[in-house]
Amino acid sequence: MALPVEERFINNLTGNGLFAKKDFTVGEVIFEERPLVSCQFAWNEDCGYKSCEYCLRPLESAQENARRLTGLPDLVLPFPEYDAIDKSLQETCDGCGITYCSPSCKDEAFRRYHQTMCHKKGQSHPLAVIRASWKEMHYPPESMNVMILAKLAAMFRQASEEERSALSKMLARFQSGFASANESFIHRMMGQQFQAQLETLRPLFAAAFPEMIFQDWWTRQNFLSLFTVFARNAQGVGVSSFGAWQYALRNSSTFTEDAKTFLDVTYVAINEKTGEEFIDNEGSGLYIMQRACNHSCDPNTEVSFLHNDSTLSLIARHPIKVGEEIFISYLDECTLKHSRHTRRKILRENYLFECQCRLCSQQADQADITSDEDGGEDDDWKSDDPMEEEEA
Ligand SMILES: C[S@@+](CC[C@H](N)C(=O)[O-])C[C@H]1O[C@@H](n2cnc3c(N)ncnc32)[C@H](O)[C@@H]1O
Repeated sequence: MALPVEERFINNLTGNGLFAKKDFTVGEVIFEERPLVSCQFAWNEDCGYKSCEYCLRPLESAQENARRLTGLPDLVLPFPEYDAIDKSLQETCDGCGITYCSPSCKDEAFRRYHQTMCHKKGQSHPLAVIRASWKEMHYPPESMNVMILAKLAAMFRQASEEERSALSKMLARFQSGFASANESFIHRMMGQQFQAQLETLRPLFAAAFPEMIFQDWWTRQNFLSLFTVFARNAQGVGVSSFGAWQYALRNSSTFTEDAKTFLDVTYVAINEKTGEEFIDNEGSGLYIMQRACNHSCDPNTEVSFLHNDSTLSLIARHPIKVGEEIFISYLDECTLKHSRHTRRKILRENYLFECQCRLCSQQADQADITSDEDGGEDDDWKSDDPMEEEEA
């Protein structure tokens, strides 16, 4: 089936972008795609958020999820028919006990990477060492899990010659436009602490994947480049069995005043017990089509996980005309409401670029340099962007 979008070169500053090949109405699904690779965040997993190791679908029933989040062990969710989690399909790996939401996820994971990654918790294994080391250096809120790189390497090890060449080509697409960026620029963007962390992880990866096929992966420059792939392209994934249950309920004819009151009370209990952080099962993934979408602080689309797994759905949030560029936001809804200065600072620090979007251009004369959301702190990073110099 022909794709309703196409990737095109824009300019040397922004690189490529994704463009609509037809009109889209608000709420329309523009495309859906599975990730090349995805992984649950390490702290999220260790805090008891159970996800299918392959597709990230939650493994808890909506009721179990709500009981854990509220801390109410006897909570009974009404309308169990809206709970989409089918526990009868779940299977565990005989080797390590990791759980999958279905036999097909288990088989696919084993075929693609799990043969390499399978080890029992607590067992001394090179990948367990990497994970533990990562957890020590990367606390919530998490934006990545280094095990996604381990998964990628495991996929590369288990792939046939032909699959390996296809994988290398796909990786090159994630690296395009950045391969030529000079190392000092990347280091400056990533900060001192991150460089030290990379140098801790690099020999651990080299020990875990010592074969000749990886000889180029673990050089200082290439390891940095691999990390840059994740920094630039990783898409956050958030799924929840309670969230999917309440969404189905809200959109049903049974969503009465009583059901609304029940949800309100349950959310108050969740906020009291769990707080705002970590309500969802969280992770990140690399997506080949989504990776071509540039950021806008006023995006015309949004990423959603309608299937409650790592399948990404891109949804129009404004009407889009054929030929228009498709933008997503790399920032969450809350951060989008912040000042231009704050948004750009976050994009610079986390995604390594100076935002050139239309909203930032329109707000170029905004005077808010250190707004409240910045905590009143000015970073010592010096911008190369003339628009930013005007602000200072
Ligand atoms: C996920 S990639 C998007 C596709 C990319 N333009 C390409 O050619 O591969 C993210 C990178 O695109 C560029 N980019 C995305 N949004 C941008 C924006 N609003 N302003 C400037 N550059 C942007 C930055 O280089 C960023 O690191």
